[in-house]
Amino acid sequence: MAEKKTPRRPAPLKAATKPRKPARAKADAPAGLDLAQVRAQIDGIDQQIQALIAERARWARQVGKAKGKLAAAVDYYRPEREAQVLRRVVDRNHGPLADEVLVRLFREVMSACLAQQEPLKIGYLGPEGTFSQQAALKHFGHSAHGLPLGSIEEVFQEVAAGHADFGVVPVENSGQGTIQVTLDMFLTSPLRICGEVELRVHQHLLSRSGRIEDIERIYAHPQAFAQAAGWLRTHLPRAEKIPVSSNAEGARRARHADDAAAIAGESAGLAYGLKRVAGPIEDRSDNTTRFLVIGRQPFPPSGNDRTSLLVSIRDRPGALYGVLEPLARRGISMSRIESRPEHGGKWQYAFFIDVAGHCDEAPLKDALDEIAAQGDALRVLGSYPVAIA
Ligand SMILES: O=C(O)C(=O)C[C@]1(C(=O)O)C=C[C@@H](O)C=C1
Repeated sequence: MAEKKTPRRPAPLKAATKPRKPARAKADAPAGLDLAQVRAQIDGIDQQIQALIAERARWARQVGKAKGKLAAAVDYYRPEREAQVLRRVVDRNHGPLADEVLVRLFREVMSACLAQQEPLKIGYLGPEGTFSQQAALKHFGHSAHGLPLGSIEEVFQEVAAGHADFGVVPVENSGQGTIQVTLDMFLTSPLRICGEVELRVHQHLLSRSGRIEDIERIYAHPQAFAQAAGWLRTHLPRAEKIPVSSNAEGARRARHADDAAAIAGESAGLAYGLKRVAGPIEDRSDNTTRFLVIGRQPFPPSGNDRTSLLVSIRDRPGALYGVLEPLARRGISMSRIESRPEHGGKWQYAFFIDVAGHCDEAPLKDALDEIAAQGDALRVLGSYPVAIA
C-alpha cells in the first residue's frame, strides 16, 4: 500500500549555494520536435512530478508523526514553516512561471499534505464567491475546508468558540483604507493574528441579462461602491445603490431580476450565474485588499515577520511619542498606525500599530518591554510572516 512506504532520505538542498535568480537555469527544449515528441517529454516529467509529490506527502506524514500525538488538525499547521518553504520557492524561481504562480502551486501541495491529518476549517465572510473566500483559498489552499459565515463578527466568534480553526477577515484596502469593524473586534476579542494575505481585487458589474441599459439598481458592499465610484458616476449615474453585507450577497440578490446588477469579483458571477456587464471597474488599477488570518495561538518567528500591536494610551503629554520613540530608536520600521475610539470611555483611544519583526526576537522584544514598562496597556495582537506573493 502506498501509505506504508518509508520515504527515502531527501538529497541535501542545493539552493543554499546557488546564486539568486541567474538569467536562465536551463536551455529551452530542442527545436524541431513534433507534437507527439514534445508531449512524450511532458508525460515523462508529469510522472516524475507525481512520484515526487507522493514522496513529499509521505515525508509530510512523517513530520506529522514526529510532532507527536496532537489533538487536532490545527496543531499540525505551521505558518512560519510554510512561509519559509514559499520564500525558498521564490528564491529558486528562474521563470518562465511567475513567482505568484509557483507560490500558488506549492501552497496547494502543502495544503494537501496537511489535509492528510485532517483538513483545516477556515471561517470567512460568505456567502460563496466573496473576496474573503478567495483570500482564504489563496492562503490555505483548496484542501482546507471553508466555512462561509454571515459577518466579520461571526468569523471572530466561530474561531474563538473553536468551530473554525482559523478565520480570514479583511482589514484594509489600498484605496479605501481601514475596515473598521475588523479593528474594533480586536478591542474585545482574545484572538491572535497569525498571518496576512494580500489580494488584488478586481470589481466587475454583473447582471442576469448582461445588458447595461436594463440596470436600475445595483447591490454591493459599501467598499465596492467606493472602489468603483468614478466608474459608476460616469456610466450609471442614476442607478439606485443598495448596500449589502458582502459583494457575493449582492450577486446572490441580483440573479433574480433583469433590472438589478451587482458589483463583485468574477468568482461571485460564476457562483450565481451572472454575466459580466463591464469590468474591471475599480477606479485604481492597483486595488488591493489586505486580510488577516486570525487564530487562537501565537506562532514562532519565520525570519521575515510583522507584528501588530494594540496600545491603549493614558492621556498625558507625549504619550504617543513614548510608544513610538523606543521603536524608532532601535530602527524598527512602522508600516501602519491607526487610532480607534475605545469602548471603555469617551474620548479614549486605542492605537493599532504594525511594525517589522517578531515579538519574541530582538530588537522588537526589547522595544516592547520598554513600552510596557511605561504603564500603557500594550497587547501583541500577533507576530506573523509577511505576506508572500
Ligand atoms: O513542516 C511541517 O511542520 C509540516 O507539517 C509539513 C508542511 C509541508 O507540507 O511542508 C505541512 C503543513 C505545515 O503547515 C507546514 C509544512
